[in-house]
Amino acid sequence: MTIQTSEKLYAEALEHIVGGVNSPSRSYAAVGGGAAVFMKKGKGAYFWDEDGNRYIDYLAAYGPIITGFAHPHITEAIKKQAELGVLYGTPTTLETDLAVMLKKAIPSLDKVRFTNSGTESVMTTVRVARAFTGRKKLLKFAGSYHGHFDLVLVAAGSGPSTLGSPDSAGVTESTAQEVITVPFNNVDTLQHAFEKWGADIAGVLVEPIVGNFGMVMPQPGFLEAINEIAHQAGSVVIYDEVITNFRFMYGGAQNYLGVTPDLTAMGKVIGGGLPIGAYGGKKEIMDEVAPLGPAYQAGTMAGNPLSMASGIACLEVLQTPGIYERMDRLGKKLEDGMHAVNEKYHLPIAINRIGGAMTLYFSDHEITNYEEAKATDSKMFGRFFKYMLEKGVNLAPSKYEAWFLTTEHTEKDIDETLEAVDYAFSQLAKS
Ligand SMILES: Cc1ncc(COP(=O)(O)O)c(C=O)c1O
Ligand SMILES: N[C@H](C=O)CCC(=O)O
Repeated sequence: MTIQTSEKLYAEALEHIVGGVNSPSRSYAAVGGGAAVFMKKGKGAYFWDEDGNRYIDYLAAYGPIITGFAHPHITEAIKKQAELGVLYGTPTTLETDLAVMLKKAIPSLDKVRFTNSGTESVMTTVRVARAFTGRKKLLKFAGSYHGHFDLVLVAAGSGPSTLGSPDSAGVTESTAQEVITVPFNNVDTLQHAFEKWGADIAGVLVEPIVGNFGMVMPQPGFLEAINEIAHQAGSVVIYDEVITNFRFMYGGAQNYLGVTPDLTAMGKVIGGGLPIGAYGGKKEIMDEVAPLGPAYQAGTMAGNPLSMASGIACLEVLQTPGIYERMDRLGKKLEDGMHAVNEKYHLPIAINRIGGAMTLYFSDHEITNYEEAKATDSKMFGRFFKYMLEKGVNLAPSKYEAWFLTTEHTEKDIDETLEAVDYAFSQLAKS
């Protein structure tokens, strides 16, 4: 496989775009460097690069593309809406329709608001929690990623950790002091933090199933303990479901796990691949938001008709019976297949999988928190990534990101992926 055109295009992009990419996670800095592959078109579970190479894709654009590329139902909805105008700056029925769909699927949402990104959604939930409680501090978990606003770029996973800057430059000391960071899956530390700062904590922000130091499940009772401890102290519990909404079932991780937050931030899948974010929750808290209340949040593009139409179409596809069971079955085939391949090579691997989302870590330990994820073998992952790419399988260029199956992956794709894994593992086992 040659990627000469990508190399040329990447060199050109470097001249004009910072780092050649519009989101740092897309660079190959953490996987040995080199030109990021330029994609030209996608269909179903595949995309093709500018040199004409075909890849089986598990990046799914970092999560939104759960129905595969250019899904006919979503494409049709986008085309139809584009012909009617892409932005009006007035309410539309599409916004109410999508809000109703979200509310029906996720019962903790009394009211919702649309934004343009997951970042905006999470940022606003924190503001609203502060407005509701009259408190300042936010408690979050080490290695989780909640977007790129200042308050959460402290001990941030995903891209910031991948590129070695979990505490971003440019975040002021006073902002960083408003954040308390504790390890995921550790009730004692959470309890201690509340004993010390409980009266100042406006909210606890948590990915109910982590997706940003790989996929990590909460241990039994952990989310329940968060609710109990936070509510006892009068703090708001905020779930960041930007990755997890509609990922494992038609609903959120909160439905999947049977736990209920006060506020939820959403994004990715609910826009069917177009820019979107949303947040919602208990009526008495959401009524803090302008124009009803004093907490301001706005957006010229918020609730834009194209994203709404695309999101509605995506959720319609996800209502197809058996669709999540199929992703789970294929995910299991991939997980089991990797372990079976590794019986030949005995590499230190650990796989965390929930339904169609999984992470392969190079580690001989189970991964339950950020420190453990950080300690996994980055160099080995970097080499694995490149071998897989060489064999036509595209993953995120970071050991902290998830692999996402889509509704379009097939048994044959999994078999082909496992052949690539066999090749990659055989190379890794040589040195
Ligand atoms: C859990 C989580 N929250 C928030 C965000 C930010 O979303 P966006 O990139 O749409 O701003 C992301 C991903 O980027 C995420 O994974
Ligand atoms: N893991 C991040 C979000 O889920 C990756 C998105 C990005 O940084 O571009």
